Amino acid sequence: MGQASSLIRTTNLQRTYQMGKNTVQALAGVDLEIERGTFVALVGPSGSGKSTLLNVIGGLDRPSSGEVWVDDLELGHAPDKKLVSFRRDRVGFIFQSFNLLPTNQAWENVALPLMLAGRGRSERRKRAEHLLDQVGLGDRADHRPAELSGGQQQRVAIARALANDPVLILADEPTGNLDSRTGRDVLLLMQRLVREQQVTLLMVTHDMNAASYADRIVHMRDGIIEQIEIVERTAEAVA
Ligand SMILES: Nc1ncnc2c1ncn2[C@@H]1O[C@H](COP(=O)(O)OP(=O)(O)OP(=O)(O)O)[C@@H](O)[C@H]1O
Repeated sequence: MGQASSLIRTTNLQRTYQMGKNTVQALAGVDLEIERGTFVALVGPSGSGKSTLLNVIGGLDRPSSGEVWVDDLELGHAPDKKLVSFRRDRVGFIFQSFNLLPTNQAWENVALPLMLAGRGRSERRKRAEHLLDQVGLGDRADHRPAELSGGQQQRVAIARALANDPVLILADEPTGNLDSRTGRDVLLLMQRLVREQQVTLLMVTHDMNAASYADRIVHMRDGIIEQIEIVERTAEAVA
């Protein structure tokens, strides 16, 4: 595949942390290429560098050396202002603990990125309702997070992550706080959104069953990529 089709490209990506006299090498030379419109799971033992890689790709942390390209932007050397607008305009984030604002209604939570982008209230409400519809919560727009189940809250968070029409969604253990059935529904929803909207989704997980919903499973160990598994799916499983 040529460069145009890959959304993410890292070359010899390194991230070291200085802990007193010790240097921790969280990323020890990661070469990764991810095509647009793919669902990628990042797995590996605790401390293998998964969150660090997610943070660097999301523009939340900078590499110590090497390059990280997302779309047409090299994040390692981009000015801070560019990183801020990159995160706001091009990336959606999904967290293990949902991170919804408790006093805001579902639609207001979904519309938050639109508010930060300066959109008017009626446009925000309309788009938020459309997104809630897409995640199966069209009838819950006025509910507050405490009035929703865990799975519903995570679906609100997914709708929020989609609000600015991002090229990339980063999810850190998105099913970690859900029971297995609810987690499965959330994974199927993410799978469908990737397929329908050609968004690229990068998900960190400890759970190999959750990882099996992805198109690619990237295995990390000691700060490097050990293996990339291509998940074969039968036609029925996709339908
Ligand atoms: N801010 C930091 N300061 C110092 N060391 C750090 C920092 N962040 C991460 N590390 C170290 O970098 C290594 C990789 O951490 P990282 O959080 O990326 O691993 P992980 O694979 O996401 O682990 P887990 O599955 O437990 O969340 C670990 O050894 C960790 O202790």
